[in-house]
Amino acid sequence: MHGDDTGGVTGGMPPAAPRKARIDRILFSQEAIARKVRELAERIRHDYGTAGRAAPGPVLEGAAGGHGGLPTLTVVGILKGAFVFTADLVRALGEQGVPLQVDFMAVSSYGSATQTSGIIRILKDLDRPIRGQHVLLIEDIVDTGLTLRYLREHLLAQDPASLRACVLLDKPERRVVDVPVEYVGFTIPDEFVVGYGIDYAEQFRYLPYIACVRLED
Ligand SMILES: O=P(O)(O)OC[C@H]1O[C@H](OP(=O)(O)OP(=O)(O)O)[C@H](O)[C@@H]1O
Ligand code: HPA
Ligand SMILES: [Mg+2]
Repeated sequence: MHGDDTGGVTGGMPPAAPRKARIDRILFSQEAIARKVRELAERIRHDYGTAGRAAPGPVLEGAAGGHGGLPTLTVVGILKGAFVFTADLVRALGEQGVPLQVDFMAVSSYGSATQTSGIIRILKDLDRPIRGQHVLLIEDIVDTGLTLRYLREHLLAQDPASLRACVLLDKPERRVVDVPVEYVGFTIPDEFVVGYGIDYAEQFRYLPYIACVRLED
């Protein structure tokens, strides 16, 4: 379960110091994550490779610069949480022969809390237009769904040829808005997780595994 800390993001109060946190238990090892990343890359390669021939799938007409029957994907990694996942997934896609280019957005809504502020701030937008491109959005986690819904709307408004989301972790018990997720790595219980790019109050992003944290009083 999530704690009730707000990390000082409510009202006009100055930010409170984050609570002390420690690793409780490992959910997914480095090896399990690596296997999942390869599996996701294979599924993505398969789906985009067959999409021109078999429905349903993204519409590939007008694919920007594709080769070998595959469209060029514009992979949009969402910073900061998805920086490690994006780095691993693009290399796995490259090994599968998927042509791609990479861009990033940075958004934030949690600050130092374990509850979303509900206000999604774009800290960095795309560097290049995505109109007419096949966009694959990469997220570390979908929790309430607010961030992913916001991002989907933001990207769809720019008229891409197709848009799909690939999310490493899905926490369905916490969802407050319905949002499509085409590729999910692991479904997880209602626990606050860290590691593999994911933080609590900017801590633990460097861990090679994914773990639950316990907040101390
Ligand atoms: O489904 P939601 O409830 O919206 O939560 C998911 C989002 O929250 C985290 O980002 P955060 O705002 O903590 O920023 P960060 O990626 O920089 O850590 C995470 O990386 C997702 O982007
Ligand atoms: O479980 C989580 N851990 C870290 N950041 C998050 N943002 C949404 N859910 C989480
Ligand atoms: Mg965070």
